[in-house]
Amino acid sequence: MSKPIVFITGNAKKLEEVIQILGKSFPRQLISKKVDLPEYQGEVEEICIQKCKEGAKHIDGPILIEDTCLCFNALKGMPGPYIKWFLSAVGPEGLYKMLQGFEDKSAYAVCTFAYYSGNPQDEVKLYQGRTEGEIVDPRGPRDFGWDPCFQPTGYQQTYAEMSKDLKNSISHRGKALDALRKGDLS
Ligand SMILES: O=c1nc[nH]c2c1ncn2[C@H]1C[C@H](O)[C@@H](COP(=O)(O)OP(=O)(O)OP(=O)(O)O)O1
Ligand SMILES: [Mg+2]
Repeated sequence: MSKPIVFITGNAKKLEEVIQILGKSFPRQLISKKVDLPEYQGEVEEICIQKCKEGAKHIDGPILIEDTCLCFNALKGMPGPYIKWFLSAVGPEGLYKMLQGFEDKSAYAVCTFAYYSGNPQDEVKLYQGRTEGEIVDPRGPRDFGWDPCFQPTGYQQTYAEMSKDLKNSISHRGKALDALRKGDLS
């Protein structure tokens, strides 16, 4: 029997979605630990590897972390991994207003999971998912981050207005977890 995987996050809404998405079909036991890991800078892959290695200091055994980026095409991919600070500074309205001077409102959400077995000879493994959309005047419940201002391409609803099942079936996080499910988590 393999050891449970510890998902380290300080974000309860993320954890809720991960549990909903992986559901009962996931063959490994997942437990969570609330730790606010540092917000690193750089490319998202590098950020996730650093975050995972830091997380590994808290846990003896397999661990999983995740980092989410929201990238505006008009801003050449910014705020990207720094979205947390922009969101906490100006909220979903402010994110929408940031693009007022640009015609291009397109954006994409990227979710990257990093898994580490806990064995020093193993590398950190990355699993990523991306969903395209646009930044809109916020609509819908305010309980999860920038969901009210992100409208996925092909839908008339923002992430916040969608049912959880619909969001999870098309989301950056849903796609990243599809990749993780197919991965080799040895
Ligand atoms: O599906 C999402 N829908 C809307 N908002 C979201 C989503 N997923 C993350 N978010 C927010 C949370 C944070 O403001 C930023 C990502 O930053 P990020 O460092 O990955 O998350 P976090 O610090 O809250 O939790 P963690 O302890 O796992 O790093 O975007
Ligand atoms: Mg974080």
